[in-house]
This record gives sequence, C-alpha cells and structure tokens, in this order.
Amino acid sequence: MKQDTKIINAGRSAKWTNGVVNPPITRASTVVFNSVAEMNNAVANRHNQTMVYGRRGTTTAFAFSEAMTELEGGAGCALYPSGTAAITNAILAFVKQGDHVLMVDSAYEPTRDYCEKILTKMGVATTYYDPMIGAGIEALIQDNTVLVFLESPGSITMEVQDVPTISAIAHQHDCIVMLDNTWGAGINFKPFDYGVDVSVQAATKYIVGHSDVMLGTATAVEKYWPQLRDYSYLMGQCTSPDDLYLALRGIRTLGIRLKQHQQSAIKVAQWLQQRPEVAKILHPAFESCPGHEFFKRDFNGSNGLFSFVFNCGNKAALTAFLDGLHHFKMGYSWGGFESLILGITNVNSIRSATTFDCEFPLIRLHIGLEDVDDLIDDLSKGFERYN
Ligand SMILES: Cc1ncc(COP(=O)(O)O)c(CNNC(=O)CNC(=O)c2ccccc2[N+](=O)[O-])c1O
Repeated sequence: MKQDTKIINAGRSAKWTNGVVNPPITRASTVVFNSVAEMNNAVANRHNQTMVYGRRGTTTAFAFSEAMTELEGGAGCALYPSGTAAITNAILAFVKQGDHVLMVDSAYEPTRDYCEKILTKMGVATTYYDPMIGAGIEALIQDNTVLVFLESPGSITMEVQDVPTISAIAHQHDCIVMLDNTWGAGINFKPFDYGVDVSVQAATKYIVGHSDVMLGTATAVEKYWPQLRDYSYLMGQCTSPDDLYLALRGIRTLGIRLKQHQQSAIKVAQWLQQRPEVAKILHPAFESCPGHEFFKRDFNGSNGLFSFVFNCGNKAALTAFLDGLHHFKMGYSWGGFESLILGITNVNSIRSATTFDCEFPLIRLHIGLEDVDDLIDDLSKGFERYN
C-alpha cells in the first residue's frame, strides 16, 4: 500500500469505527464489566487494545496509536499530553541514577532544560554533542552511556544529522537511540529504517496540523516497546479522546498538507536566497544547510519550517521587520495551516557544546497554506523596514 493510501486508512480498522468512517470519540474513566471472568479477561488483555480503565486509553486512543505505528512504523505508540511530555517521559523510561545521556546540542530548548533541571536531580549526567558529529559520537560514549538523543533537523538552526551512522555506533555500545522526529512527521523521515529505537513527535505540530491540540507520541521498536508502554502508564500519562479525534482527523490531510507546505517553503526560500540582506538559508533541501547531504539521502521530503540568517542588522531592525507583518504571526509553535515567524538574536544561548556562526539576527519561518505570493509580498515589506 502506498503512503497516501496508508494515511487515509491508518487507524480505521472496523474494530474502532464500527461502520462509521472516523473512529468515534470514546470518553471514559470507568469501564464496567458484567462478570468476574470478563473483568479478569480485560486485565489480562490490558496491553492488547482492550479497555480496562480510562487512563489506559479507550478505543479512540487505540485507533490513534495504531495509526501512528502504521505510518511511522514501530511496535507500539505511547501517547502524552504534549510533545515535551513525550520527550521527557520517553527518556525517563530508560534512565536511572548513575546513567549518562548524549544529547544533541541543537535540541529544542525545553529538552535541554529537562536534562539540566530534572535529569541532574536524578543523578543522570548529560553530555551535549555537535549535531554534525557523525561517527565522532563514539568518542563521547562512556561505560555508563545508555541513551543517545537526536533531533534532526535541529530546532532553529536546522542541522540534519547522520542518523544511521550515529545509530549504528550507539548500538555497538548497547545504547538506545531516541529521535525527536517532529519535523519528519513520520512521513518524510522513517526513523526505524535508519536505526532509531524510539521516535518521539510533538503531534501538536504537523500531525494535528491545525494549531488546536497539544499532543505527544513516542513510538518504539519491539525491543523497547513494553518498557516505554509500562513507564507511560506508571507516570499516569493519558490523553483526551477529543484531542485524539482531532489528531486522527489531522492525519487524513497530512500528506497533502506537507506537500503544499514544502512547495511554498521552497519558493519562499529561493526568493530569500536572492535578497542582499540574507547570508544563509537554513532549509534542509538547500546546500547551505548543514547536513543537506543527509537530507537528500534519508528524507522523502520537507515541510514549511526553515530558518535564514541575515548578514546585517540588529535587534531594532529585526523588531521593525517583525512588527507590521500581516500574514506571518509571531507564535511559539509551527505545523499548523497558518504562517508563523520567530526572530532570534541569541541562538547560542541555547547551545553549550558548539557555537553556531550567527553574528546577525536569525529568523525561523513556518510557511503555511496561504497563497505563497502573499507571503513573499509580506516578507518583502518586512525587508523594507529592516534597517
Ligand atoms: C522539535 C520539537 N520537539 C518538541 C516540541 C515540544 O512540543 P510541545 O509544544 O507539544 O510540548 C517542539 C515545540 N516547538 N515549539 C517551538 O518551536 C517554539 N519555539 C521555541 O520554543 C523557541 C523560541 C525561541 C528560541 C528557541 C526556541 N526553541 O524552539 O528552542 C518542537 O519544536
């Protein structure tokens, strides 16, 4: 079955839909049973898509989890109230006091905060590594290293990592490979084809696709799925069937949305490349982006999120650029149908192992589904104010 057909069918087994097209919203805390045997059978099958109690999920959760594993691969998908909860709980499932974690230096800032403020309290040490380290990761692996965390491309600076090389070396040292695959969305990057053991996504972004649900997913290979699932339950992680209904709805247009985001973003990036004020385009599909060669080798496509660096200007100029835009709104997210913009002048304040070459302001764009000429016109007027 081709990907676009999988997207339409994922999670729509008759056992969940019972004849209707979309898996219905099944809300529950209590699930009741008519006999001791029925109750015992449900408990015995608690890991086999059988309803026992709301916290373990209802048929809506079973349908969405199944859809994620059908699309991204893996043996099972645990659900969390946000992408950050997915990251933190997935890591927590596999570390204990005295362990060591390797964390990519270009990680999403709250991921770094978790390592600094919570893992350290638990006695888990973190070493940050250069996203472009590749095979050099081996020199950083210690006897107590248990997990290597990747985020590719990296937040804000968009470095594409050599995932299969890092995964192969990590596995030679019995380390778990965990990837924040939010940008790849399980469609443009198939994590388990490249050695990843646990793929985490902020479904908040492209999976939901409409900026109206907070949701996280962690999908694991067979070897690690039981432990991830059990720790998710132990930590009381559960999600709203109403949110999952919206996420299932989001999945149905994921393929065509990503194609449109990709098409418009590349057109905007090509236009930006010609601007005299632009020093570098940080879009994985462009040679100027670190790891572009890995994007070409490993990815099936791109989306609406990329950054660019100015070769001039300052905070005041950046503010003038940002204020007054009509179609680009400032907001701390991405992956919805709307265009967003973030102006950043301190990218190295969220790195510790490497320094990103960024003397002038950086802008991260999320190119939405608006007409791309309107978006370019909006940015063009921004450049007129940038001085
Ligand atoms: C790759 C990735 N992975 C996980 C999450 C968290 O998902 P959640 O929002 O559902 O918890 C996210 C959420 N993304 N949110 C943003 O990118 C918002 N921007 C920022 O936080 C931001 C702003 C200024 C400077 C640096 C950052 N940053 O992303 O690190 C993510 O991008």
